[in-house]
Amino acid sequence: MERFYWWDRESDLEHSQASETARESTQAPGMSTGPDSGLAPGKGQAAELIRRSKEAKGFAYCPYSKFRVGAALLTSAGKVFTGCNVENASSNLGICAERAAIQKAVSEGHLNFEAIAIASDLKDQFIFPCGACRQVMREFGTDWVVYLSAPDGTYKEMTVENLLPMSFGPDDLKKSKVTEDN
Ligand SMILES: O=c1ccn([C@H]2C[C@H](O)[C@@H](CO)O2)c(=O)[nH]1
Ligand SMILES: [Zn+2]
Repeated sequence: MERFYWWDRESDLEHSQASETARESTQAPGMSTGPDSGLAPGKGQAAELIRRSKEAKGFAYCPYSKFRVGAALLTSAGKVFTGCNVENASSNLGICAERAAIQKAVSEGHLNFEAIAIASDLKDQFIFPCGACRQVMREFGTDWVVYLSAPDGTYKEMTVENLLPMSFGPDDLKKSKVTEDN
């Protein structure tokens, strides 16, 4: 049976970081990277990401909860991936909008993120990500932005660190243990 270890994955990570940096350095502020890209980090980022998250909310598949959520994730390369919640008749198989967006991005080789915007229909309230999504965000760093939006376009800006302080992450797996043989 083929096995994958942490150090295999780490080399993938370094590779991807290097390629994202390379693409970023050739990109002027505000310039998009291709037909599917939205925006580069910088001015107007929050408003545009929130707009994209609301658009994605329109695709929410949520016949059970009737609770629509959309997310728009900005990579360090300036590309935007959107996601919506996708529920299932076998209820615990549903996935949140935030994780849908992250999984789309990772599946296309993007591991470095600047920000994610989240939108819902909650009246006069910001939408907060669930615990599972916070942990999945944290896998890709603690120092990036989460825009929690309300339907009227107002938003609260937080970081992954704010939302999940004192977290467990990839580096913890590399720390020394009392037993080294397992
Ligand atoms: O931040 C959130 C909170 C909830 N949901 C989804 C999960 C489920 O489909 C529905 C109700 O919990 O909303 C998200 O996608 N993101
Ligand atoms: Zn979630």
